Amino acid sequence: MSNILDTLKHISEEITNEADWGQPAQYIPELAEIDPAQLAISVCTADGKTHSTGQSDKPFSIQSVSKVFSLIAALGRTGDQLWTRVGCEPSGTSFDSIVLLESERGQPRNPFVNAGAIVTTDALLSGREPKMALAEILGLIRAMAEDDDIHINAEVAKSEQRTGERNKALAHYLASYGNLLNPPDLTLGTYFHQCAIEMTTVQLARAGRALAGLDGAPNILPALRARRLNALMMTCGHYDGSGDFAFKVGLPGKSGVGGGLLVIVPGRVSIAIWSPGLNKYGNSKAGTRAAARLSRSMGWSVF
Ligand SMILES: NC(=O)CC[C@H](N)C(=O)O
Repeated sequence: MSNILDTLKHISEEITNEADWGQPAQYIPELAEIDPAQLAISVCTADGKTHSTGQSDKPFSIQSVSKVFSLIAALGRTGDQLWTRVGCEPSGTSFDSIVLLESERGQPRNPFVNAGAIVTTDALLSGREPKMALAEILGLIRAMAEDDDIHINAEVAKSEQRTGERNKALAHYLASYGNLLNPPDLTLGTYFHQCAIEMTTVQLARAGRALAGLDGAPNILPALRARRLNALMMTCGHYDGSGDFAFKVGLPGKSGVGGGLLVIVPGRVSIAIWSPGLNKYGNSKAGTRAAARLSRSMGWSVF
């Protein structure tokens, strides 16, 4: 097996030379102006070490990567009952699509498209103040990363609250089918704040250790739950780009429009990558290439 740090440096150099970064998310004003020419990678290994390249201590907006953590928290609260409100099938549609919701009578295909994540956050909220649910998600992430220095960027949340008409439409449409238990604005406010959590790649890779089932990871996720989450990340974690990611990378992963990626090699390593330019699916463009090269060079795949 090649040396991890040398491989990370080599991939980072190649990607930087290619300078094919894509554009940051344009629909969230706070993210639109970020310089796309950035790449950070962190890998946590089973021996408790973390290897990194690039600006691995720079916090970035985790956006939809937060959906993994809100799902863990919601399942902890409601158990398998959540699956009566949201499915576990890939959607084949973009992350913010509304088309399937009508024919499927308000039941989102999976918890990683926006409609499914809004239902998941609604289940976690369950009549409480949004700040209680947010404290629960943040507390879970901090415990999984074993790092309390993880926070919500209120400006990013406000920026989405101002401009997130599509998500507002999704929430109200879900409510029309009786699949939101709280007022849409409360659920959405919670959802926008959870998406605005910022983490470094070191913190995100550490938070992924329990999903990878690494020795020494905090004992937070039962093995069966981790296995199911990995299955969902593999089949749905990149929306309509999930097949492409599985084909090229061969690993469970979750992306966010902030350019973050969490990639799990079950039993072996947890990987976090950040590069803010996006591909046509809204997933990190350079980050996806980095994940593909890393899994290939290291022989990491679940197949
Ligand atoms: N794909 C994403 O990261 C989407 C998250 C973003 N907050 C949204 O709801 O649109």
